Amino acid sequence: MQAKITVTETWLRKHRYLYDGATRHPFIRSIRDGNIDISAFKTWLGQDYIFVRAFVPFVASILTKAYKGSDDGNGDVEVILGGVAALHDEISWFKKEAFKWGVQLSSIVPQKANQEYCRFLESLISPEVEYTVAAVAFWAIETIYQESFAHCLEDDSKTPPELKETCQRWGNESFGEYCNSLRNIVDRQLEKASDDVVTKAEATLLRVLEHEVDFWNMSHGRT
Ligand SMILES: Cc1ncc(CN)c(N)n1
Repeated sequence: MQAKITVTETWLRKHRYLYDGATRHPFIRSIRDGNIDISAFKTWLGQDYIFVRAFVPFVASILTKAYKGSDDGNGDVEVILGGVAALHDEISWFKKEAFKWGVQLSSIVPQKANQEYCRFLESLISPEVEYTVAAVAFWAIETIYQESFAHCLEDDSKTPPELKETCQRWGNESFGEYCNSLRNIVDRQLEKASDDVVTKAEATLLRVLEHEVDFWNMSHGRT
């Protein structure tokens, strides 16, 4: 018997071009090819720290929605709680890394693409946004980083040794498994969602892809 094609699989096939634009962006390629401009890396580091701080309340809102909205026989809350815990580590890591690279986090001003992405996250926090829709954004946001940085760790990559730890943070296997758990949550929710919610969720995925590309562009100095 053939495995059923999931909704996320259908979307990834349909939007492959945009998806590859987010996961194989020139910024990521420049890390992978070993010719990254370190000032671009530092820009990304400072801006992403601000993004991650805004990401925490967004993930917390999903935790609330999972608690209220899913029957949770499937353990959604635990998976998402694991994500919140990982963000705690991530914030400490940004502080340590910023110190290492001489990036002063307290003086970073969020750039336009970052502000717009954070505003988008805030809009998804609203209780009116369905759990399924917010969870799709969450899955996509985490997975884009996982696939992007895993690409920089492939055998033929020339990633500079001093950036390997950054790539490991999101490109490692266990982060990949976590992203798969999020994808399973999303597919399970989409399976029982109304057409209206599925349509909104797909539009949200596209918005995430656009915001991620804009975020890389900003880091790469292309705004
Ligand atoms: C912009 C962006 N997108 C995704 C992630 C992964 N949490 C991140 N740290 N920053």
